[in-house]
Amino acid sequence: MDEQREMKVKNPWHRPVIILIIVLIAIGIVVMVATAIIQNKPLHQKYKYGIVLDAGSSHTSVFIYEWPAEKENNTGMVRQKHACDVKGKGISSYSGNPAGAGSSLTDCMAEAQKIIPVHRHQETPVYLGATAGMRLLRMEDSSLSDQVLDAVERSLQTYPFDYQGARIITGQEEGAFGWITVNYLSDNFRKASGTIGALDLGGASTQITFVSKENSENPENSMDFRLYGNPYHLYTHSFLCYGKDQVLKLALAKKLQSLEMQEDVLKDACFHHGYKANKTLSSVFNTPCVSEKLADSPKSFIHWGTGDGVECQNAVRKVFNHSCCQYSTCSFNGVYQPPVEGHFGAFSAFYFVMNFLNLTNDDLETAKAKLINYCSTPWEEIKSSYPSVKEKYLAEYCFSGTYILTLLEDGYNFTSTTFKNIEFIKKIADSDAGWTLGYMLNLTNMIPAEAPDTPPLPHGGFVSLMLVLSLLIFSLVIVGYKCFRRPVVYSSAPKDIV
Ligand SMILES: O=c1[nH]cnc2c1ncn2[C@@H]1O[C@H](COP(=O)(O)OP(=O)(O)O)[C@@H](O)[C@H]1O
Ligand SMILES: [Ca+2]
Repeated sequence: MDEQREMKVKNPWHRPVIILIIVLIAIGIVVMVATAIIQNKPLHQKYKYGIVLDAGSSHTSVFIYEWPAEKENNTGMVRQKHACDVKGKGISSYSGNPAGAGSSLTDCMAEAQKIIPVHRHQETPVYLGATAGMRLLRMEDSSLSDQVLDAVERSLQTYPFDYQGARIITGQEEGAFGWITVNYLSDNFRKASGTIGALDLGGASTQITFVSKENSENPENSMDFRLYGNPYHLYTHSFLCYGKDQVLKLALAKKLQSLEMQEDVLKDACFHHGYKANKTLSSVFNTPCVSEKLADSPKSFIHWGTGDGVECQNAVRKVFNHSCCQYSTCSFNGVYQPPVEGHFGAFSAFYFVMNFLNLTNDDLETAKAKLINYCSTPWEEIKSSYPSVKEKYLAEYCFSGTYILTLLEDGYNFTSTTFKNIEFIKKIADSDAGWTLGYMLNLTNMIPAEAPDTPPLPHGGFVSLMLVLSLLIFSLVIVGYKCFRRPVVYSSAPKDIV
């Protein structure tokens, strides 16, 4: 035993060498993870911009959109950076002074110049789309509508942006691009959950658009899109003259033509009791939406509110013609419409009115009952309850609310059950719901027909995987080192054997 001297022999690897190797491995791992993170980190965002002017019948709004420069084709990347309301009325009201339509845009366009970085000005596209107000002006006098468009074009060309044109968009485009906007903002094109329909109410027209399983019975109401690899078969219709301002004229004209007018006083159940205003006949008949003019009538009349919600509903129903339908199903005025399907987003004046009346969360029956109650509130009480609300809007909310509920139920055939599928919305993720975003996405080719190739792992997943793997390798190295380092006991061989 004494000869067999136990001797601890150090691990054949020299200790400092092992430490050096471990340090190098650790440095390697850190460098690997850091490189992966830096390489995959979104670059310092550079934004691009686009401007769309919504030249509506009642007013013009200028929308500025922005998106990360390197992610143009990714869905959900474009957002509204700014919206500016042009002072004054819509461009169609400048038919007597077309130049005024051009100069009305200056304040908002100056704002756009300040908001968009100067080095992006030249490449920023500007589009102007005019809707139903200009469609009506074109019907009345196309040279006047051309003059107004020329004037806004001259004005927009004076800015350092990339002017792309001013035109009257079709009702189909207005409906379809509104549908694209709400579904793009809700990120529905990537989800399996499907899309939502779009309901847009303006002053001079209203649009309904939704994906329908039915085979379209009228090609004018159908639009097909392929977006992010999926086909969409849309039903869409725009009712010219069925925006809330034109429908009010239509309803007043019907009353004026009937026997309800006595001694220049027009009693109107859709206006509050105590409401009394002197109006000219031309303010009602100055539109191509009202076909039959009044003969032998006074130049003005007293518009006298009686505030009866039920009677108002009956009067509003008369603006829908249900007698002629040459298809299997119609909405109204002989227009083909398959049954409504799925959820809907209702925006623009649908939202303004329903939100003011506090009806956005009610079922159809409750909304109707609350509206009847609202309509019966005396005008003086209404005025004192809402001193800051524009008097024109305030006077018309009873009519507008009644029109909206009647349009949805009697016009589009929503039932108490399907009415629950309508959400009244102003914005989605900070961007306004409306046709403008969809219009720009389409014209800048930012909605690809096929889904863009995406890396198999998202950025976060990739970095996490790298970290986990690195930690695993590191632990294995430590474990391995510990195993090697365990002292090995050698017995010194007896000398005689050697
Ligand atoms: O705060 C509000 N309360 C009620 N109605 C509003 C409010 N803001 C805008 N509106 C209405 O929304 C409608 C917008 O229509 P727009 O001018 O877009 O016409 P269009 O789409 O038929 O061309 C107009 O009837 C306007 O009076
Ligand atoms: Ca509009």
